[in-house]
Amino acid sequence: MTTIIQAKQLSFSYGKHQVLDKLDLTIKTGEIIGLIGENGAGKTTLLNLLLGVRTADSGELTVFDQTPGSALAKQKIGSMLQGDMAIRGVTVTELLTMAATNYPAPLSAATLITTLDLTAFAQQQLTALSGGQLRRVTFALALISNPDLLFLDEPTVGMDTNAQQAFWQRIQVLKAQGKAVIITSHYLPEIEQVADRILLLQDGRFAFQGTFATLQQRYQQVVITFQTALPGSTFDHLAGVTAVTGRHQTIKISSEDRDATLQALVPYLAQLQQVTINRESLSEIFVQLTKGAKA
Ligand SMILES: Nc1ncnc2c1ncn2[C@@H]1O[C@H](COP(=O)(O)OP(=O)(O)OP(=O)(O)O)[C@@H](O)[C@H]1O
Repeated sequence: MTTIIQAKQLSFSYGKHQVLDKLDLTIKTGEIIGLIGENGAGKTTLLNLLLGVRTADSGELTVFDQTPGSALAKQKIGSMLQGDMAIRGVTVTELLTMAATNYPAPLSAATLITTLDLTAFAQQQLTALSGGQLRRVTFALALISNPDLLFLDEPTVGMDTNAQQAFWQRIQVLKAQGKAVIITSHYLPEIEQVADRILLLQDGRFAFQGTFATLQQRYQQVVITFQTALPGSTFDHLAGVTAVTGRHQTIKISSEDRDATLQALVPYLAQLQQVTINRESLSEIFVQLTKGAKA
């Protein structure tokens, strides 16, 4: 795998507000990176530095061994950022055909329209598209240059379930072709599913960089769920328990010591049904990590 992005000690501030603080980052071909963090954590700012839209205050950053924003780097990057498509008064086909002329080895508009299932609205004006359709066209636009690196900022917002599934399948195809993809999303179940590596941005730093499996191992919490007629308060003080939530007789216990909590539940076993034990999801870990930082 070849290194595509290399950042060392990268810092950036808007005036006195420091957003990124000495970040180190390496991204290689074929990697799908999930970039996560709370609102305002600096995800879009980092993408803007990688695109060369903004310049770091200090540190080193290369993208395809180039300064970000160089002509070569631009050719090799496709991006799908947030915000409205600025171009009006053209159809989907016209837009993609025009965009293709900007690049030396683009994909054809017709191929993308077929592959991404845009045929039904390919002859419509952009202004006549729904939000989800427009998002799918934006994805096609990100791919038209046949880029080696993709930045996708909240890509699936507004897409229906079928479009989302097709989108993630396409991402796997791109990965298999050796492309690298950086995705930001607040919908963490999809990041958990697709990302080879997760970067959690918090207070200007990466609070975590690694696989979801590593994050789960490091974060030893488990969730024990069961049905019972007993009140939730019965379980508040059991060994290892960090949180008890429950509704309609379904109780959910978070535990930082699975064995101790299971042992403590033994006296109640006859009154518990449908017991399941799971490691925490990325969403649950995210909430605890970000809450912990503020405590
Ligand atoms: N042009 C700007 N001028 C001043 N401050 C800005 C500017 N753009 C962003 N910020 C601030 O920088 C911080 C990081 O913003 P950024 O948009 O990178 O966050 P984000 O992680 O992408 O957030 P979200 O998840 O809400 O999209 C925020 O506190 C934001 O208010």
